[in-house]
Amino acid sequence: MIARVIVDVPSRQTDRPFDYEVPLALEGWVEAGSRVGVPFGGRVLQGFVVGVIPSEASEVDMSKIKPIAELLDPLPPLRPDLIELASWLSVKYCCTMIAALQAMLPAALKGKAERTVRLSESFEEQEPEAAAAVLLPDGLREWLRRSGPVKLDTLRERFPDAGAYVKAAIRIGLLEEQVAIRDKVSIRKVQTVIPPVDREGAAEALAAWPARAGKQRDVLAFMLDAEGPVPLQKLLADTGTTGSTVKALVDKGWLTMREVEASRDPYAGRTFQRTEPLPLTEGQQEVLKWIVASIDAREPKPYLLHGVTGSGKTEVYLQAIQRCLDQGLQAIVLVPEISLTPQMVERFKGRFGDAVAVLHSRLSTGERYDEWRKIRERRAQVAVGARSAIFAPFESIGLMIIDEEHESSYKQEESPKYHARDVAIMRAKQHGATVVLGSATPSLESFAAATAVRPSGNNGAGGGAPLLLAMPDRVAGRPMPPVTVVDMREELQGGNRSMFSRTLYAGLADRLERGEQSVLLLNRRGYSTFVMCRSCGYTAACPHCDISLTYHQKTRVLRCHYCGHSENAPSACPSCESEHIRFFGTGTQKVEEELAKLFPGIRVIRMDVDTTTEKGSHEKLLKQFGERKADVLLGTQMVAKGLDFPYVTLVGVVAADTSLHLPDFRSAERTFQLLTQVAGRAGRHELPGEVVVQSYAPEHYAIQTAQHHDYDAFVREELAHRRAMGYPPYCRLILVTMSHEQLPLLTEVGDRFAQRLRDAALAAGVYGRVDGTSGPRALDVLGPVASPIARMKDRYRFQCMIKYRGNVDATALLRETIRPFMEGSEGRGVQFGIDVDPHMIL
Ligand SMILES: Nc1ncnc2c1ncn2[C@@H]1O[C@H](COP(=O)(O)OP(=O)(O)OP(=O)(O)O)[C@@H](O)[C@H]1O
Ligand SMILES: [Zn+2]
Ligand SMILES: [Zn+2]
Repeated sequence: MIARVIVDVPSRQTDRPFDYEVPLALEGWVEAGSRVGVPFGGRVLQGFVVGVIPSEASEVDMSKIKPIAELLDPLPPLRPDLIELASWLSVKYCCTMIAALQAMLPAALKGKAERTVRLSESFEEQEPEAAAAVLLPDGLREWLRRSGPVKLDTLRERFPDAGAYVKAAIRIGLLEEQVAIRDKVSIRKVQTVIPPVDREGAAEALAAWPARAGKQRDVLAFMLDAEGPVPLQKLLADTGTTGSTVKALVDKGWLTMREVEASRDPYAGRTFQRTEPLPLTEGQQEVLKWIVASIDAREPKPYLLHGVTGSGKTEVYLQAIQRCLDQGLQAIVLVPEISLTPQMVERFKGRFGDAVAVLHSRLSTGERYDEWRKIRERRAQVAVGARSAIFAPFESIGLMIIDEEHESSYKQEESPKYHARDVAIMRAKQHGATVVLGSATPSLESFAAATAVRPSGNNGAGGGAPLLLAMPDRVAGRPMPPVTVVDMREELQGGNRSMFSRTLYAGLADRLERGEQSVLLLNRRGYSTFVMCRSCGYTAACPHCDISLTYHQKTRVLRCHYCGHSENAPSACPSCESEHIRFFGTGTQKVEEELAKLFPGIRVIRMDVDTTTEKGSHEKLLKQFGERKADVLLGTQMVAKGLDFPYVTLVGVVAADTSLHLPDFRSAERTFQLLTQVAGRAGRHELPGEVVVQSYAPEHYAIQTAQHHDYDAFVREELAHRRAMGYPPYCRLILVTMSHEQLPLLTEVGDRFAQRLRDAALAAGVYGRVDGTSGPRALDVLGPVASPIARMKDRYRFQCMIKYRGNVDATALLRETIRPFMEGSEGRGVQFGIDVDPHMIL
C-alpha cells in the first residue's frame, strides 16, 4: 500500500503529494487524513496522508519509495471532506496545500506531542465490542486495564491489528486519547478552601464566636454550608472578605487551603440558565420557514438574512439549529472574534448545553484542542467560534451560520488568506448544508449577489447566489433609536472647544441623573498613538519600516507594529531639541480624562487594546458594565458589536468620520456599518434609546443614511460609486505584493512580472480596462507601484493589483505566470505574496 503524503515544508517547489510505503505494521492504522512522520531530505518531517493507493498505482519506482516512519495520532485528524476542501482552498487562494491543511487544525496538532491511549470510564459500563461494532482484540482490554495510559507506539506494537477497533472506540468515547501539551495555561493552579473536617466542633465554635471577629464568623458559616471545596476567589467574592480573614481561620485550624489544578474547560463550573424557544414574531417565523425548508431538503443553499439591529436574528439562529439537531445534523455558528463574549456564548450554551463546543483564540492551545475533540468525537453537535471554526470536523453539517457577515475579521490576513463566507459556501456543497449569512449591514458583495447585481460573474465559491431574507423591524414593535448628527464645525464656531458637543454633553448628564447607561464609541480607524513635535513637525518613525511608531503610555516606549522595533520615548525633539514634543496617547484615554473632568465621580469602563490584552479582560469589563457597575462604556470598535444591555439608552459617537477618508474603497461602507451597529446598541429593551453622532462631514451619505437607518439608500449610493470607479462588486481584485532589500532589483523583477501577466491576459484574449462600464469579460493589471507602507523590516515593497470581471479564471492565469517567479530563478530572491479578494488594501 502506498500513502500519498503532503509534507510539512512551506515551499512551492514541494507543494505536491509524495509517495511513501505503508509498512505492514501500520496498515490497519494509516488512512487518508492521518498525520505521519516521513523521511524527507535526510530528516523525519511531519506530513498528512491525502490518499492511499495500491502499490501498483504509484508512478514512482518502488525501489525509491521509502516507508512511513511513524504514526502521530491514533485517529486521523482530517476527514476526507476536509482534504478535498484544502485542495479547493489552495487553488482559489493560491496557497500551498500544507498551509491549507494546517489552517484547518488546532495548534496542538502542529507540534509533536506524545500521545497516549487509555480506557475511559464508559468502557466498563457499556459492552465495548457491541458499541464499537468492531471486534475487540483478544487481551486488549485486560492489557489496557493493567497498564493504564499507554503510548500509541507501544499499543501499536503490542496489538498491530487493533487499528480499526482503537479508532472506532476513540470516536465513541470508549477509549481516550491524551496529549501532553506544553501549555502553560493548561496547568493553571487555583487555591481552594476545604470545609472544616470537624463540622460539629466548628458549629459549636461558631455559636460562641466573639462578636468583634464578625468577618471570620461569616466565612466559617459560609464554609459550614459548603458541600465541598470552594475556590478561594469565590469565597472572597461571596463573603466580601479579604485573604487575611481566611488565613486567620486556617491558622486557627478550622479551614485548610489546597492548590488544585484548574479545569481546562473554560466554561466548566459555570451554569448556564437553560432557555426555552421564544414564541417567534411574524417576521422571524417567515424567515425561519425558509431556512427550515432548506435544512430539510438538504440542498446546499445560501441565504442572506438582512435583519436590523435588535430584530431577533439570534432567536432565528437558535431555532434553526434546533431543527438541525432534530434531524441528526450538526451546525456551525461563526461570530466575529471580538463579539464572542460570554453573553453570546451563553445564548447558545443556554439553549443547547453541553452539545456546544466553543472555539476562539483566547483559549489556550490545550483548551482549544479539547473543544475540537468534542466535535470530532461527536460529543458536541454545535460549534460556536471565530473564523477558523468553519473547519470544525463534523460529519454531516446541516447548517452554517455566519453572524455579522460583513465583518472583515472573517477574512484571514495570513496565508491561506481565505474568507470564511466562501469556505462556508463550499462546505455547504459538500454536505448539502444551508448557509445563513446574517447582518444588519450586509457587505456590499453579499447584498449585490443576493439581489442579482452580479456583473462580476462567478461569486465566492462559484455560483450559488444567496437568497435575500429580510427582518426590517425590531422585536415587539420597538422603534429604532432616533439619531442626531451634530456638526462639530458649528460647535467650534459656537465657541465649544471640548470634544463633546452640547447635545452629547446634555445627553450624558441626563443619563447620569436617571441612573441609565451610555456607550461611547471613538472611531479609531485612521487614528493612532504617535509622537509629534509641535515646533518642527517631526514625527517618530521606525528606522526599518516607513511607518510612524506607536506610543505605549504604560511603558513609555515607542514601538513599531510591523517589525517590533522599540525605543524609549524621547524627552526632547530629536530633530530640533524643542521641549514641545507631544505624545498623542490613545484617543480613548483622552476621552476618559475629559469625562472625569466634566462629570466628577463618573464611573467609566474603558475598553480598547490597552485594557483588553489580558486573557478574559474583555469579558470581565462587559460583565461589570452589565451589572451596572459603570455609567459609561467607552471604547473603540469593540463596543459596537453584539452587545445587548437593557439600561443602555444613549449611544454617542465621538468622532464619526476618522475612517471616512482612508484611501480604501471600503471606507464609506465600513463607516456606515460601524455607525449603524453602534447605534443599534441603544434602546433594545423597554427603555427607549437615543444616538448622538459627532461629525466633521455630516453631509456625507454614509453618515446621512446611517442617521436614518436606511441601508437601502446607502447601498444605492455606494453601488453607484463603486460602479463609477470600477470597484467590487463590479469587479474582483487580486493583490500581489513583492518585497526585497534592494530597490533596483525589486523594480526590475516587478516590472517583468507585471508585463508577463499582461502578455498572458492578452494571449488569453481577456486583457483590457476594467471599470464600471467595460465589457463583460476583462482583466487588467495595475502597477507595480510602491505599497502604501513602502518599506517594512528593511525590505522595499511593491504591489500589483489585478482587476477583473466576468468569468475570467484570473487565479489560474496568475498561478501560471507567477510560477517561474516563485519557484524558479526569475524571482531572484523577491518574495511574492498573493491575496485573493483582499480586504486590507492599505
Ligand atoms: N420572538 C421574540 N420575542 C421576544 N423577544 C425576543 C424575540 N426574539 C428576540 N427577542 C429579544 O430581542 C432582543 C434582540 O434580539 P437579538 O439580540 O437576537 O437581535 P439581533 O437581530 O441579533 O441584533 P444585532 O444585529 O443588533 O445583534 C434580545 O433581547 C432578544 O432576547
Ligand atoms: Zn518597523
Ligand atoms: Zn522638533
